[in-house]
Amino acid sequence: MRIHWHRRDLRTADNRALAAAAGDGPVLPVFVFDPDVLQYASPPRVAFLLAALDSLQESYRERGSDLYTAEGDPAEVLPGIADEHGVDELFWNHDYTGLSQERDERVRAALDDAGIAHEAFHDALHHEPGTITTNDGDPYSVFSYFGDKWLDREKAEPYPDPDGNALADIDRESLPTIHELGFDEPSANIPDASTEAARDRLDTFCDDGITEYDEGREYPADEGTSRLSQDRNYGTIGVREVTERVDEAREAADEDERDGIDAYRRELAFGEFFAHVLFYNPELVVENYKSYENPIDWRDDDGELRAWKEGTTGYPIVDAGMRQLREEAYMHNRVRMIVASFLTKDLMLDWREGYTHFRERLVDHDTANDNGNWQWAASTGTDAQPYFRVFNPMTQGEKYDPDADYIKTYVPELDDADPETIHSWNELDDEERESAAPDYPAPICEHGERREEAIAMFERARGEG
Ligand SMILES: Cc1cc2nc3c(=O)[nH]c(=O)nc-3n(C[C@H](O)[C@H](O)[C@H](O)COP(=O)(O)OP(=O)(O)OC[C@H]3O[C@@H](n4cnc5c(N)ncnc54)[C@H](O)[C@@H]3O)c2cc1C
Repeated sequence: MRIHWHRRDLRTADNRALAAAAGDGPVLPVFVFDPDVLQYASPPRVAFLLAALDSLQESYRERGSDLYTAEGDPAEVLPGIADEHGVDELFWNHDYTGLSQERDERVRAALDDAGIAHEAFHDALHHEPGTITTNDGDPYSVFSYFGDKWLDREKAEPYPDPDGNALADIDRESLPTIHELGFDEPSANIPDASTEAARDRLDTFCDDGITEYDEGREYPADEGTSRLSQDRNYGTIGVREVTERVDEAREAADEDERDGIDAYRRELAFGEFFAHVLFYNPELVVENYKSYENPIDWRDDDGELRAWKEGTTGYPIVDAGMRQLREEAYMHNRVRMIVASFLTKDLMLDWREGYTHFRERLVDHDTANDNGNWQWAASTGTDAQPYFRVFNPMTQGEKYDPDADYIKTYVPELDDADPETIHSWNELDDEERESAAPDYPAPICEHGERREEAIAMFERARGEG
């Protein structure tokens, strides 16, 4: 008997380690609720995890098997399950964060002690760390070169979904509830979590959206993106299956439409780039990638941090984004960039405050992508936004949400205001604001002044101030 240990691969289809284990089954599928991982979790992600596990369990049950779940340190729990079921080999797919790598090291040692064989597979990325490097063999710190190589490489086909004959004949009880795991129900609406739901999202996007992705992805009021990030992060769908479907759409598209599809493929590469960066630099979870001569003198301002979190800064696009995050545990990418720039450059608050808030709120939080993007916005990351390039939240709002549809969806206080008023909110006097939208706050800071101060803050860090 073999165990397949599910972690961030909550599916049976296109699952490399599971397919390998099933090649010489029977396979006992296992998931372990690990307190070390759960301490960094949050209600939206635990809710999504439990729903995805429920669907995974159901798909095993339909094949006459079940999902074996346990709670505790995997290094202790897994050898026990293996012993109980006469398992001689354990399979899993790699995870690339520092925390996972340390845990896997301990699990390997425990299995070695117990005389149980084990094998780990690269599954979550098309191209694992170490396979896309500079000509000298070093990891890339600039995305564009990495992206070109990533796009040129051949991609593997999806792995087969095991049938019931390859699975252990077991019968288990139901999953724990979110409260039993120590979390409250999320206040945000969470997307459906299953391989079917992920496939539906992928189909919808490939049938309608992907060919205009290069433009459409920038406008938060439009449904121009795939909404697959939580599925990629929890593995409810495999990367090869996504690429196969995207390639089909590309085959059917004409020359112009392929630009949109290629832009999407490049974003997939971007996600893998950040996974490589974190793999080689696990300390980035808490430390800057880019070193400055002096420490960056981030401000400390609880009131402004609270206004940012609550979406009451008086900058409409920022507030809309922060409220979308609260209501949906999600935020559009363009708006994530705007709110991250606002926190780090207008409010001059440490990117770690923003990263932690996103980690607690996003259903699609992924250490590598969250951290890589926050450090990009804060001018501390790989290939980061130069410190002197500061997004203007008003012109960003006007350009990417010209009719203020996105803003009005999340900021009802501005419902009766026209787009021009909304996009010049920072230039109005108190009386004009009072008459246009009496319940919406005045800006908490002046963008032009803060931009100068932020540049000066970075120049001091560079030893130039
Ligand atoms: C400050 C900030 C924090 C972010 N935190 C996360 C996070 O925790 N988890 C996460 O998955 N993404 C994060 N992103 C990246 C991006 O915003 C989301 O992946 C995207 O909005 C998810 O929606 P989607 O699946 O519809 O995206 P789509 O536009 O359909 O993108 C498809 C896929 O491409 C990848 N991708 C897209 N944009 C980016 C990007 N900017 N960087 C890296 N990969 C990208 C993702 O894997 C995504 O699922 C963050 C971006 C910023 C600016």
